[in-house]
Amino acid sequence: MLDLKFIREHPEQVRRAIELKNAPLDLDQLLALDQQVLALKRQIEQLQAERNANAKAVARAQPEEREVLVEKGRAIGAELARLEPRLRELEAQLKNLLYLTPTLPWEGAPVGPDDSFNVETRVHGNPRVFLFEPLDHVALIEKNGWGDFERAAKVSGSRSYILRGDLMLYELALLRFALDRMIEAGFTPLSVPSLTKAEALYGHGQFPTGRDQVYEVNGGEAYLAGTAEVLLNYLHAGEILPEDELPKTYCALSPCFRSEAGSAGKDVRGLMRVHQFNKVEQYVLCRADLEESNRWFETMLSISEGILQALELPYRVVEVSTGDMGLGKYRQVDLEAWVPSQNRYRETHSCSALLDWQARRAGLRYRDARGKVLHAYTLNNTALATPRILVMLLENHQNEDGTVNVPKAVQPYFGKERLEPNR
Ligand SMILES: Nc1ncnc2c1ncn2[C@@H]1O[C@H](COS(=O)(=O)NC(=O)[C@@H](N)CO)[C@@H](O)[C@H]1O
Repeated sequence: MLDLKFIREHPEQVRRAIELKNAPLDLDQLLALDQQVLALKRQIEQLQAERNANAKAVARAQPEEREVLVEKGRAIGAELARLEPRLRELEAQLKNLLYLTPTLPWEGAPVGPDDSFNVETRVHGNPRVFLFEPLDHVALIEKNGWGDFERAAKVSGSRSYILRGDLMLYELALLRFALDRMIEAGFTPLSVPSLTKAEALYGHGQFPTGRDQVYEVNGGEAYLAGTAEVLLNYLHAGEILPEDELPKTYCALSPCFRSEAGSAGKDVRGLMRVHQFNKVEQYVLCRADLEESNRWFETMLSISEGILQALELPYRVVEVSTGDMGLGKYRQVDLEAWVPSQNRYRETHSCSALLDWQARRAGLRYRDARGKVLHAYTLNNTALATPRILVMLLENHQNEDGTVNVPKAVQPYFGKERLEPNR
């Protein structure tokens, strides 16, 4: 969310951001509400001053005038008792509108309402030319006994999966490989819960607009996070960090849960889009400095590109449009790896910089060298998400006999050069 002071002073910039991101926000309503809150605050402060002055007058009063002053004090108290709940109600309404204020995207973001305006900026590697008819990932899994979609549906419902034998071990090998890449880059590895709180989801930005994507537990007692980013982003909520403790650089492996509401009919077969998946997440909390944020953005993106290169997958880099990146993003770049059976690239990584949009929501602050307290900047990116990446790995690295080669970088983690059929 944006700084109210900034909104008051630069309404035209906020209006531009609302337009670029198609934000569900009426800025005039927010500004009017802000004025109402300010006026009511002044009125309450005025009454509190009168009540204090009146209390002093009562203490000094002659007996015959006391009663009148006491009555006056009671009347002021009654008026305050009426106005203070009203102020809290208006402030809650204002906060709900502030949650919808969008970050102004960087000037290089393609302007457009959806992902059809995303722009391919770089391509790495070339799609393989097969000398035999390749199988898609579901056929490879069924041919080799590497999983069981039917029984997964029986035990878990739609958009679920069971991996068996070599493929199950391959998923674990890939996640550890990705974690090691993050640790080599200096990120602190954490395991974090997936069970989270509404405050963390508001702090992240998933609430209020993306609430329908989140599974609720026990009527809202807890929620299942769609990404470790939600937990990592709330770790330091409410704290004031010393500047010399920044940047915080975390990587976390966690199960991720998504209802995929609105994705009916999309990727319904196999491993591409499931309700529960695993992800190694990259997260940075740094000083409120655009240069530093941009450097972290490039660093996090290059780590993910390094991972895709180590997995020997053809991929492309995509600059995400203003309408597709979401309310909080300053900049978002996705990596998309080649899927032979679909003859197109599909998203595997998503790298985002949000300036202080999340920090203002979650109360992420630090004290700088001069003692000034500032909201931090946050960034996040995918290091590796399974099982989606298995779609690309199985299909791109398959042999004619249905076995699948393991990229050299992962062989030490998997222990073999190839995935073999499950006996
Ligand atoms: N329903 C899903 N099933 C399988 N994989 C998914 C699903 N949703 C997302 N992913 C994977 O998780 C990656 C990151 O998801 S994201 O929503 O784009 N971005 C985030 O979650 C950020 N925290 C960066 O990781 C995606 O690029 C994709 O590879």
